[in-house]
Amino acid sequence: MIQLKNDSISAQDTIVLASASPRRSELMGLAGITCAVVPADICEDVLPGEQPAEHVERLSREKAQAVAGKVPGRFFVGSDTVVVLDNRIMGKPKDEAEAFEMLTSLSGRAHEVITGIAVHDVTTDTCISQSVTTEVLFKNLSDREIHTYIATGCPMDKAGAYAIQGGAVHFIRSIRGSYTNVIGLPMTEIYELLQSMGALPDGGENVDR
Ligand SMILES: Cc1cn([C@H]2C[C@H](O)[C@@H](COP(=O)(O)OP(=O)(O)OP(=O)(O)O)O2)c(=O)[nH]c1=O
Repeated sequence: MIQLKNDSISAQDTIVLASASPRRSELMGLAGITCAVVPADICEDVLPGEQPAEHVERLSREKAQAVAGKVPGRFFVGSDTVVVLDNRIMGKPKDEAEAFEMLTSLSGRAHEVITGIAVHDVTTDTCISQSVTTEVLFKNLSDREIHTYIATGCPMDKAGAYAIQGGAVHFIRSIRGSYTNVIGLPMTEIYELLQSMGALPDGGENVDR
């Protein structure tokens, strides 16, 4: 569980996070970004021939736009996370058997976690999106470890059937890239995107040290 700090940054105009993910709203709170939270209900199927980065960017835009204009607010944030192994896109497992199959295939191997982020500004009717990739290396997992983890119920609402911030923390040998990207929202990139669109105050000149 991520502890929220109470040092929120005031947004210039209201930000709405179009998400049902408790992790995403916790990360926004951790970064001090005040936002309303409204889930977006969209179809998350992969289109024929769609590449993983294209897929998560499209879904993040669709999530932002599904909520935009329906509730008060100016900047609507959407996001989508998938796990990619050998060009196979893994979303959330549909049942325990699929969770077992996903975790078995991730065992002992490196994979990518790709998150799409989009911000839709209803005032200017512009939507900017991007994707961020993190490489994750799993240790070898025994069948028993996988069954024990699945029995916790934790894998079922997570892409690739695991949570780096939860019971799978000891499965991870190394990561390269953004940690918050794996949990569902790359915070450096979302913060910069919101700043570039005028949704958050500019931080001033960056200093090379
Ligand atoms: C790989 C990984 C994924 N996840 C989560 C992030 C996302 O919540 C989820 C992927 O599903 P998503 O469809 O991206 O998100 P969601 O359905 O939970 O929420 P919403 O669409 O309403 O925003 O997997 C973790 O929490 N930890 C991890 O280590």
